[in-house]
Amino acid sequence: MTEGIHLISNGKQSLEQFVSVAQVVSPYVNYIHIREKHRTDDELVKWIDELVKKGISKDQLVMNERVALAVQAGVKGVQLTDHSEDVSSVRTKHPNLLIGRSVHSIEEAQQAVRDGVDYVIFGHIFKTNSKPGLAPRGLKQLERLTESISTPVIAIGGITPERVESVMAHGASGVAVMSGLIDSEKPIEEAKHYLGGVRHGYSC
Ligand SMILES: Cc1nc(C(=O)O)sc1CCOP(=O)(O)O
Repeated sequence: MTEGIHLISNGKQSLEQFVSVAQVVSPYVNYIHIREKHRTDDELVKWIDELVKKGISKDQLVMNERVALAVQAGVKGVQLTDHSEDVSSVRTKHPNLLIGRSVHSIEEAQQAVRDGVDYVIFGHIFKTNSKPGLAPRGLKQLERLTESISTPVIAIGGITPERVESVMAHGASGVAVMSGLIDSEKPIEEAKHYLGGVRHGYSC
């Protein structure tokens, strides 16, 4: 089940800061992505250990790009990008690993599907501080993508709780969220708000 809410680390917090958010929102989110591109493998092993120590299951953890580390640590999945190993080679080597691919076009998503991906993350849908100066792809593009593949599409980029229902109405199977949860002063309330939107989206 790849649908639902994916929390993504922002690469700027300390381990302690991220753990404090991840710990409180973990009951409300489906996956927690460790997206810490500048950190060493040793640091990332420490991140996984600390999250697990705080009660987060490895089955909830997704490692960005570092496939060998993900497999060695025994986390649930990897999030691949156009800079990482490709989906087909990871799928061949690790048939049971959950594999997501970040995509920015329909063609890229269709290729990922042919390569055996479990889900794609598509963005950025709305304006976001994480992608300054880049035009958002919008809900129409999201809908075109969700109509062109049957693999789950998770929407990313500027997703606030208020936008979840419309994102789901355009065919998304879930949402990936960075600042909406990480920068929130009340992450538990915010996570519940996201969850309400996702659940309502499913029932529509
Ligand atoms: C990590 C990431 N990837 C994107 C993409 O479009 O591929 S947008 C993004 C950042 C999402 O942050 P926020 O939830 O704060 O808008």
